Amino acid sequence: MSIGVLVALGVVMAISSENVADVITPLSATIEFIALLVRIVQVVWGPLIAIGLFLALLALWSVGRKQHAAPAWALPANVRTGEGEPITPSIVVKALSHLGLPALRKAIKEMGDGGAAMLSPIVIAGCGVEVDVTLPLEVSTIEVQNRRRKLAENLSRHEHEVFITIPQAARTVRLWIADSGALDEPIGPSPLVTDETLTANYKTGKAPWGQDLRGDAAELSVYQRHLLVTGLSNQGKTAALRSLALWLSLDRTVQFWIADLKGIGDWAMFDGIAQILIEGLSDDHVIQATEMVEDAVEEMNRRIEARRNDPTVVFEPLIVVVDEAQLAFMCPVKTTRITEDGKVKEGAPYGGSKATSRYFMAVRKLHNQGRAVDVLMWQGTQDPTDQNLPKLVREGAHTRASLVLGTESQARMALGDKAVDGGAAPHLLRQGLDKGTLVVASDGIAIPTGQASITVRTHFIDDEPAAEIAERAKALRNGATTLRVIERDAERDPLADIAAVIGDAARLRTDEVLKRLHALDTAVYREWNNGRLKRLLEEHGEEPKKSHGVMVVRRDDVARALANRDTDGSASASQ
Ligand SMILES: Nc1ncnc2c1ncn2[C@@H]1O[C@H](COP(=O)(O)OP(=O)(O)OP(=O)(O)O)[C@@H](O)[C@H]1O
Repeated sequence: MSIGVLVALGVVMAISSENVADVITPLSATIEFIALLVRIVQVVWGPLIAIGLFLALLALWSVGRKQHAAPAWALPANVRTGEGEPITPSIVVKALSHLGLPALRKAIKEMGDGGAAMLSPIVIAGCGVEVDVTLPLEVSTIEVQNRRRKLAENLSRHEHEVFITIPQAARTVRLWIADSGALDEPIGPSPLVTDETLTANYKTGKAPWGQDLRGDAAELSVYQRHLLVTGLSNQGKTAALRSLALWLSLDRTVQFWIADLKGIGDWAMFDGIAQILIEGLSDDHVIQATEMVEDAVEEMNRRIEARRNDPTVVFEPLIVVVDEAQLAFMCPVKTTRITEDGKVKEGAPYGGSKATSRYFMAVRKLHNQGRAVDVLMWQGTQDPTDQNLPKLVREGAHTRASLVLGTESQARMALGDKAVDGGAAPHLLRQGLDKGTLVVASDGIAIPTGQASITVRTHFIDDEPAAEIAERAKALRNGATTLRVIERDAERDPLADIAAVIGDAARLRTDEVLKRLHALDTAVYREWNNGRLKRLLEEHGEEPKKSHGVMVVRRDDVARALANRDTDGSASASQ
């Protein structure tokens, strides 16, 4: 059409100028004009592209400057979601007002200073910051605590990086906010590993267990405190318990009786430190562990009696460790005895939580009275329930520590209601990622005023360094003979030995009998006590008697027992 129009225009021009050549004049002028445009574009194109790019970059820079953010793809992985922003008062107030608590939001809005008065100064605390928030009247601390995840998200943190505790001041929550990713960095090795000269003191010392979240050393006093460490499987329970025992083994006065009911060698390095080391998960091992705890009860009673006679007497601390104690509580085996007419009768169960349950009752007795005479129960147990960790037992421990757990109700079992109500939340730790991180409720560790618990990231001491520490302990102790329960008494005849130590005396006090037995063969009689002595005599139809208010063993009784045994030809079951 255009060409048609141009040619028609040319015809008109040709007629008017009477020159035929003018027919194509408009057409050729148009072609020349287009050629000129193409030439102009050809010349300008290069510089135009360069300037365009520059302008585009300038525009992006201006957008970034205004929004304080780069496009997500341009950020390093750990800050891509806006994580890791420094915590400022305005960020905290904004996070609080967007918690989904209308009352809080309204109160903040009405505050003259935009909510800043609610906050204490933000202080650096280890690998994070800490700030106290005084809540307005309308809001309770528990409401804020229940919104931990939302608060963490509002602060651009993961849930596990924000801790909400309740300090002493009324209506106040204390926020500890980790530097982004800082909690995933490992903490350094234990001083037990790095300082070969380190020793321990049961009474005045503190075990270097790990670090609190502020990065300060977390040290635990174990003096006269029963201990319970619990958590899900494979999260570092044995390691946490063992590192305390390793430290304490560097106090040569401390005795250890250890039952490791997993039995894969986690406690093997205590061979030569512990007087008793039971390793294995069969019912037989549980039975031995139960008897060990019962013996500890006898030892405790002996000490209480001795203390009664002489209030100034001091005892060597005895730490009774049962790792994987849930196996003892869950053991279905019952004591059996053979009646006179040869029938097998079932007696008290080893496991369970009834008044007849042997392990349970023995632990309770230690919990009730062991502290003052330094017979202490340390238990490690897994995945607590009411069945595998009865209420009375968990509440008998003075120091309660928990690794990650599945639910809040388990957290309450592990640490008690008071600690959980005060913000202890082992159920919010991350399984696998927070191995070795314990929430601890104890008066043996420095806990910030007003808080009921503290989170401790423990130093991990692997098997090899643990063995080295144990070697140091052995050197300090000049080697102790460890009795594996199975081998106990293998070579001796205790009844004959008792007769021998009584000698010509008509009667001898039981503690004197024990002392002489001990002198006779320390390795065998080291952990004999009144209970053990009594059981032996009872097996032969005799018993210690009371004479002038003290328990004695009578020469005639032992002689009769020996005579009966020899005429029956029935060796004692305990031999
Ligand atoms: N403090 C720690 N820091 C880092 N990793 C740890 C720590 N403690 C333990 N671990 C890791 O967790 C693993 C399991 O530890 P441990 O055997 O103590 O767990 P557990 O809870 O006793 O397991 P179980 O289920 O057998 O009772 C260790 O091999 C180690 O790799």
